Amino acid sequence: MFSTVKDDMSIESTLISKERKNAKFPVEELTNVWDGGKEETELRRKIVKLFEDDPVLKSPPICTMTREERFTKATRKSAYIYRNLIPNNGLHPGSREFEHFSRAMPIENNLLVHMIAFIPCIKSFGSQEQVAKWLPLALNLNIIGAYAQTELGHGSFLRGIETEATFDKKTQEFVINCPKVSSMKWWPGDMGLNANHALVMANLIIDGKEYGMHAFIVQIRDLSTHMPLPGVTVGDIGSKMGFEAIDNGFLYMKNVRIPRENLLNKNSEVKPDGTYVKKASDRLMYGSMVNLRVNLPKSQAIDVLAKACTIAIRYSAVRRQGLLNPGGAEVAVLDYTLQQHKLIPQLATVYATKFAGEGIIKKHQAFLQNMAKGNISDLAEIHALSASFKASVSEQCTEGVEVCRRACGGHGYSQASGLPFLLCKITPSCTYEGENTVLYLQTARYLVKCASKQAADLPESIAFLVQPIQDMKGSITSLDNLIICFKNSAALCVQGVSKKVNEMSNKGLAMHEVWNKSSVQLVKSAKMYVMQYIIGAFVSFVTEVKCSEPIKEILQDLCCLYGLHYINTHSGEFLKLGVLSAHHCTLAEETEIQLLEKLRPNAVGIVDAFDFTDSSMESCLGAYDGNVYERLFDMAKLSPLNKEKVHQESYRHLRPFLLEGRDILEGVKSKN
Ligand SMILES: CCCCCCC/C=C/C(=O)SCCNC(=O)CCNC(=O)[C@H](O)C(C)(C)COP(=O)(O)OP(=O)(O)OC[C@H]1O[C@@H](n2cnc3c(N)ncnc32)[C@H](O)[C@@H]1OP(=O)(O)O
Ligand SMILES: Cc1cc2nc3c(=O)[nH]c(=O)nc-3n(C[C@H](O)[C@H](O)[C@H](O)COP(=O)(O)OP(=O)(O)OC[C@H]3O[C@@H](n4cnc5c(N)ncnc54)[C@H](O)[C@@H]3O)c2cc1C
Repeated sequence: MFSTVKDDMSIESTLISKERKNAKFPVEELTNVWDGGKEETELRRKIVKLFEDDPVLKSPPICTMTREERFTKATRKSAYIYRNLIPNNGLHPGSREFEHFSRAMPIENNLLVHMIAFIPCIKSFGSQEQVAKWLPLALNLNIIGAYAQTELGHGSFLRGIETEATFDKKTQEFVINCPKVSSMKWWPGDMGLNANHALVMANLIIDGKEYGMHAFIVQIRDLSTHMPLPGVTVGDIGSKMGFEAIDNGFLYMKNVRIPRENLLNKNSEVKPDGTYVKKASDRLMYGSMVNLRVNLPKSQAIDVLAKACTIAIRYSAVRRQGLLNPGGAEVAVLDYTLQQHKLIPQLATVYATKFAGEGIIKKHQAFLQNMAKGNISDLAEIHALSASFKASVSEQCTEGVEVCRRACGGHGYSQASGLPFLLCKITPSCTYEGENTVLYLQTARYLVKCASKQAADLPESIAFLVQPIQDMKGSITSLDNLIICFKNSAALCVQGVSKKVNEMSNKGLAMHEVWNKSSVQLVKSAKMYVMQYIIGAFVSFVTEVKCSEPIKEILQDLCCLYGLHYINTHSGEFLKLGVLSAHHCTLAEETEIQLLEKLRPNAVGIVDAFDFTDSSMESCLGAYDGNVYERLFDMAKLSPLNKEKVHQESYRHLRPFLLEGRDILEGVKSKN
């Protein structure tokens, strides 16, 4: 319907090729560092190719589909992936190949909560027999489960959850009830339409006594008809800001009966006579959330920011707007220092959070190994670290994606840029798996407790909080000094707020009031604590990684930039704490600007090194060839609104006025 408009060789393609020629480092080697080795890169590419070449997984661009189409296609693809593609290619969970799974997945898929929450919960909360019964069924999609914890009335405050599981000794069943509208489960992914089971978090009640939140497997739909079972009201909660392919659901249960064996009973059990047996700490009930807070940031936030950076930096390298040199040619917007100041620190964030996150995953794995031997002494530390890490990463990456989107000017607002999709995907990561403020407060609670202890009684990673403040020797811009600066700031923040808490409580103020009045500083302490962890982990990585000099230099520059950018955007905090002087801050700002200039020629190479395929980004601005304008035009042509040359509705509603206009104009014409 539309004629083709094409340039023989677009200037934009030429510009991006030049950028690549100017890069001062081997891009492929940086990709290997990012992936964790050459073999990992090869393996990832193999898996990604397997998925991308599969005709069943092809679908039209998201921005041309309705919600219904997006849900339908995502379900069809996910069913195929989990039942055919994965088992047929030996990509079993736990295998090395499976690690690259999230990068290979189509841009929209579902059944993810089934895989990342329902299945892990069976493993962590189920006894051996329960795991043996439920796990194979879940892995084969014979049962599909949601993680049903949040209710209409309560998400953060889990002690406030209202759904009840009352033990009926006579029938040896639990009776599940949502006593009020506010008790209805609300939000769980995959639950509205696809799931036939749910892992329901409910208050256990035996003989009128409440035992708190426990995990129950509840069947919600019939396995042959997929109809909701008696007593179950289930459906999709409606359109959201993003995740439109996913059926986040509501679930109202009235006298739904499940067998006694459906209480997942690794940590606590109800005997046939109603005796309650506690086998492990109540806190392990929260273990599923720690698991997700440790493992989700990579795929749901860090990779998302990496994609946004790829789009915004490639586009900024080909988008020419205005003059730097009066009388010269128009420049790429990436040549403006201010554009570099928006985008290059986001690259630093991607690297910092990725490598810090790998450290947390290792710590968590060590914790799980100890837990298997009955030792959960590190639980409080891993909870505090993972809570603030999830909060900080989701916050930094969400802010970063919005910066990238706005840095693309008007085109960043177009769905065709791929950026609104990424923003809507990442923004709920600040809410799900624990709302960020609530998580920072959890970390602060732990830190304040630690502040009253001796260094010898604290975990090694926390002891600095109560040790003497360290002196910085030399320039603030050295990596060692950045660590000292952030550690000192975290220690002073925690000590400061602990003092405030103690003083207020010594004056007789009730603890809950003390806590509320100190909460602004408590959150600041948790943020500074996790920042010192991230910087420390990034510096360790950069120091230890084996790579060529040019790559090392880029990583060191990104690491320094990450610390300095944070200092420069929060300089008031560092000055207030007395950790930095005005002179330090001036130097930090100047050094940041120098680093931007130094990294600028490598910016396109650095995003190329993330190695996202064009189809994994669905972005007209971020495609490898830089051919942005032709792609934008081609995408516009696909808009469903352009199917007909004349849209019938616009014709119908506007025609009377147009006819009036025609008569007036023709009257004017004939008068003239
Ligand atoms: C394509 C799809 C991708 C996206 C998928 C998205 C999937 C999303 C899933 C979800 O969102 S699932 C729902 C997630 N919900 C939450 O995370 C709820 C957040 N709330 C909580 O974690 C807790 O209720 C709370 C905020 C910690 C409660 O605070 P409260 O002060 O009431 O604590 P208590 O319950 O009394 O706990 C006391 C004690 O326990 C310690 N603790 C709390 N959480 C944990 C934990 N996770 N692990 C270990 N320990 C924990 C807490 O620090 C207290 O310790 P003490 O200070 O008493 O020693
Ligand atoms: C896309 C998406 C997917 C989800 N998937 C699932 C799922 O699969 N399963 C599931 O069970 N849930 C799921 N959820 C729900 C999610 O876990 C909750 O929304 C989340 O835990 C936050 O709880 P809330 O909505 O009750 O927020 P609230 O706690 O009501 O937060 C509202 C405001 O109150 C503030 N606030 C709350 N408590 C405090 C406090 N103590 N001190 C200071 N401020 C406070 C918060 O900071 C926030 O500003 C999902 C949510 C989304 C958006």
